[in-house]
Amino acid sequence: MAAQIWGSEKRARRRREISAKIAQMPELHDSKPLPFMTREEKIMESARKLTILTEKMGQIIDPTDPAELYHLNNEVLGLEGNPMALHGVMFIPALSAQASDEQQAKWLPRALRREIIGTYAQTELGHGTNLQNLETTATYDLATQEFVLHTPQITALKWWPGNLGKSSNYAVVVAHMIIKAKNYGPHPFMVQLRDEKTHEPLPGITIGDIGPKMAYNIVDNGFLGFNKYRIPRTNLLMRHTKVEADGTYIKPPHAKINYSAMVHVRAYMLTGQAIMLASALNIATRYSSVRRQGQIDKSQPEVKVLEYQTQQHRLFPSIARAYAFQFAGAETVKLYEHVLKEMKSGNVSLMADLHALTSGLKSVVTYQTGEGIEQARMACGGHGYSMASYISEIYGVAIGGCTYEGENMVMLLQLARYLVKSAALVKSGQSSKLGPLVAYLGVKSEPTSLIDRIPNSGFTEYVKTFQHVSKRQTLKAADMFFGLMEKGEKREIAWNKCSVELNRASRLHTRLFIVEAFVRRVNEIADIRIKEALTDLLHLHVNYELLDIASYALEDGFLSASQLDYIRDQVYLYLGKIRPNAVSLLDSWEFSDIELRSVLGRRDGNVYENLFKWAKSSPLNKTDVLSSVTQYLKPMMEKARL
Ligand SMILES: CC/C=C\C/C=C\C/C=C\C/C=C\C/C=C\C/C=C\C=C\C(=O)SCCNC(=O)CCNC(=O)[C@H](O)C(C)(C)COP(=O)(O)OP(=O)(O)OC[C@H]1O[C@@H](n2cnc3c(N)ncnc32)[C@H](O)[C@@H]1OP(=O)(O)O
Ligand SMILES: Cc1cc2nc3c(=O)[nH]c(=O)nc-3n(C[C@H](O)[C@H](O)[C@H](O)COP(=O)(O)OP(=O)(O)OC[C@H]3O[C@@H](n4cnc5c(N)ncnc54)[C@H](O)[C@@H]3O)c2cc1C
Repeated sequence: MAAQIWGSEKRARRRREISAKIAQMPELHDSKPLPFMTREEKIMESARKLTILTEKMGQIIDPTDPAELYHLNNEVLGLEGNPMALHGVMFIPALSAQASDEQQAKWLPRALRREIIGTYAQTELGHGTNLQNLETTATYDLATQEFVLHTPQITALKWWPGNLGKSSNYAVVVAHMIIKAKNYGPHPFMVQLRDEKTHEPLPGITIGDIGPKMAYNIVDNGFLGFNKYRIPRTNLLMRHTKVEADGTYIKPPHAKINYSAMVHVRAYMLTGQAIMLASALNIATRYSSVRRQGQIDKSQPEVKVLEYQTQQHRLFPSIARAYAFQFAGAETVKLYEHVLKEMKSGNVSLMADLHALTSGLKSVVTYQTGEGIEQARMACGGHGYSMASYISEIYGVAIGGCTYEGENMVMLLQLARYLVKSAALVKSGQSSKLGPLVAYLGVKSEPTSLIDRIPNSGFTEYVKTFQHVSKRQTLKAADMFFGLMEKGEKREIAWNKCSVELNRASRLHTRLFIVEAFVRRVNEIADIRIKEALTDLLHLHVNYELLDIASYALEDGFLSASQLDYIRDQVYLYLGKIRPNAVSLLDSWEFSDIELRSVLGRRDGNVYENLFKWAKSSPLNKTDVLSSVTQYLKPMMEKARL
């Protein structure tokens, strides 16, 4: 199963080897539990481990393999971030995709050797979503052949970029490029922010940390202002766009090609989210198989809480989602790598498809991951609320994904643009022009679902039902939009009036893709035992998801009330079937205790001993009487007694 999750036997074995090596290297372990550290201590601890890793990485992993790097990162540095999180996730990808060969030769080796630390500075205090209204300017000075970066007002301060505040000395900065008074829109520039020797901010740069956040606090998300700060012309990233010395602008082959670093993260973050969901579920499911509370049969002893159907219903559909996201994420990364290769050689024809797909997936996966993690926390009762479970930290980090790399509603609306265009093709009889991801929009569906009528139909009838509801909602939302425009409404106004319905279409389309990715994967599996276990999970997935969106299929009678009962019964049937495999389905992800950082979810299952030991190690328990008591509470009580 681990091979299925991580992509191959070799990958699963390498993960085990890496975890085993790290277990033998105490210098790479947290020196005390992270929840007992202040933010400053955590940042210091993370930097300590990061520098040891830089020295010893080659002994542990193949540093050129992103999957090994990611695993090493999760084990040693953890999900709260590190001083170079953005360096790997966005700075290097941005340089790789957007810098010319010559620029790459100059900067990439230095970045890879970690001579310099970089980030991606795009979002501003006043604007994150609407990139056309960013306010930072890069004005070309023909006389000196330099760009002058400037922050015209407070809302133009860069705000949020990870590791910008304190760690990075370079950044890819996105600014509106102005040449001879003409604004060419947002473009990426390589900018040095700090002196390489002293790490002091360079003159003309105002920079700092934006303060503590809901989670992810090891990362110094920062602010940045420029006061007429000059950089050479050749610091504009010039793989796709060029500016000649005389100010001549050579436009890129696709208007949005400069957005590729965002698409990179959207594609890669899906498996990151799956890992966070599976981690939280691993903790909750292990705990649920240890925790005994109440009886189902009063004549019997107390049961493990995992025996309760409500507990299973709370956890198991999310286990299925974690697998589904991992499989859909792996497919998306493959597609991304393919499109990136094509883009580098000038073929940009697949960019729109990839943008639509990653926009939808990023939104649905992050939202459902958040839901699943929060349910996992609640499934642990009181102990879930303790930082000993670590689930609240996992939640805080994962839920950030709903916002970063494009706010979810906004990204769903991006996919909706693509769906509406596809609907227009269907309506004008041009279905043959539909791309493979939306080809189903042009296929006539049966009048009713055959879900409970064709025994052994595999998952075909389910997929058809998801296709039906997605198609119907897309065409309905598109009709609503076109209808408003026909009535004379301006395009943007009509769009806004339909946007809730449009986003519903985007979610249904994306959920269909996730189901299909799961089906594709299960169909490929040769090992009969693995196939059987994953088929059960897939049964739960399709039935649970369909029930969740059933109103769309009931509206037009595609599903009947009796079919809904059938689907519901299937959910209960598969909850029971999955119960014996539940812990194994999560243990198969092979998270080490070091990586999980959860006292509640350790592999040994000694929940109560571990919790008591952890509580005793709390800094508050170093003394029996705290100074807050001697200084304030004791005098107050004494005064009251007088
Ligand atoms: C095995 C594993 C190995 C490694 C793992 C590695 C990494 C793990 C990954 C993640 C790690 C986990 C945690 C990371 C932790 C923290 C976060 C880190 C970083 C966060 C960074 C950021 O947040 S950076 C800032 C991100 N900002 C945004 O996303 C802004 C969102 N806004 C936009 O993208 C745009 O403004 C917009 C798309 C909403 C609109 O753009 P605009 O220019 O205004 O365009 P429109 O007029 O609306 O549209 C015009 C047409 O252009 C099309 N379009 C838009 N974008 C694209 C695109 N990217 N590609 C192709 N086409 C695009 C759009 O659809 C329109 O098309 P039409 O045909 O309809 O006209
Ligand atoms: C943990 C974290 C890490 C980050 N890291 C980075 C980084 O490294 N680099 C970087 O540059 N940025 C980073 N960001 C910033 C992030 O990319 C933005 O916050 C994000 O893109 C959302 O933009 P915003 O904050 O402007 O939200 P807003 O756009 O102001 O969103 C507020 C509300 O308005 C709605 N809304 C906005 N526009 C529309 C629209 N057109 N239609 C409908 N509804 C709309 C949204 O749906 C949302 O409900 C990070 C953010 C976080 C939380």
